[in-house]
Amino acid sequence: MPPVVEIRGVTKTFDAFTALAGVDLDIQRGEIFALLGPNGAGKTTLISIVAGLLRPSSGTVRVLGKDVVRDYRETRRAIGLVPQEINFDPFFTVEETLRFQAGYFGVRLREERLVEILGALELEDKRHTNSRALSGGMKRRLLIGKALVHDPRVLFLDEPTAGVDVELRRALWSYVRTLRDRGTTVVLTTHYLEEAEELADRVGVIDRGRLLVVEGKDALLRRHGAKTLRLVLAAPATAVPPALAQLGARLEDGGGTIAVETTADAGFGAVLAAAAAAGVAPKDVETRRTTLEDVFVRLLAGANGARAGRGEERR
Ligand SMILES: Nc1ncnc2c1ncn2[C@@H]1O[C@H](COP(=O)(O)OP(=O)(O)OP(=O)(O)O)[C@@H](O)[C@H]1O
Repeated sequence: MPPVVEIRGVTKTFDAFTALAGVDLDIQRGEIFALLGPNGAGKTTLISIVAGLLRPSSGTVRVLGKDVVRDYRETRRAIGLVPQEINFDPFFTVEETLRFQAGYFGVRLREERLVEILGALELEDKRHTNSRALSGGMKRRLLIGKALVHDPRVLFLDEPTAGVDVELRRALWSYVRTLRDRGTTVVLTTHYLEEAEELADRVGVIDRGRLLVVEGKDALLRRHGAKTLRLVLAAPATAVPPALAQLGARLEDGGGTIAVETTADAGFGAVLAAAAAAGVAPKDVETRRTTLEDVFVRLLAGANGARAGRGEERR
């Protein structure tokens, strides 16, 4: 099946500044794709281009086989976009806001669909409330509702749960999965790495307008070591003994901990043996599952290191 979103050689410059430096990416039907990156990496710019809100400086984007610039009306209809910023009229009620949005797409919002959306977003009680009288988290939920009224094939969620409390965040995650299971493709940006880890089928990491990696989440986590072993030292060390360094050990916590990643629990035996042979007597030993956040931090550190090696400055 052809990809739902095909991004080819997309660049975007704002005056002399390059926000996207050549992005190629395919997003498949029915997957949840998490686009991750530090502030200013280019996530919103990329999403805005795919949603037809911004024009690329070069390159092309197709959604369901249609060009987002040439066939704007058709591709816009296929897309639901939850922007970072609140963009509704505060004088309308929740229900009116959703109905007007449906009207904008030429769709009549059926009562059962309205009730489903209000239920999923836990806004049933607020149906007749003016949107200016909603809390910040409720406003974000209404934004998600607005993006869903026309039943889009592709849903873009730019920081969907910023400011949403933990309990409701979990409820929203479950609704996003339901949408995916019904065949909706979901592209999400988030600064909560836990959110991406929980939801994503595939992950793309973008930094300074370039994709550093695009990979299945499970494969990415496996490749970066499933577990970390941490030897908590009685007194801080200044260097890792060579035998441990060979196994990939590094110092953390200002020298107070030696940390080693391994892909299998069996790998820890060699680490403990090397530690004992080198006279390292930890006061505690911890193991921790490697998280997407660990991988993200490492990838960005690697990219920064490579740039520093080439003598480039941080922007
Ligand atoms: N209209 C604009 N004019 C000039 N520069 C812009 C414009 N829009 C975005 N940029 C710049 O492009 C870069 C990418 O911005 P973008 O909003 O895509 O980042 P982001 O990855 O979504 O960041 P965040 O995580 O902070 O939301 C930033 O340096 C930003 O300042």
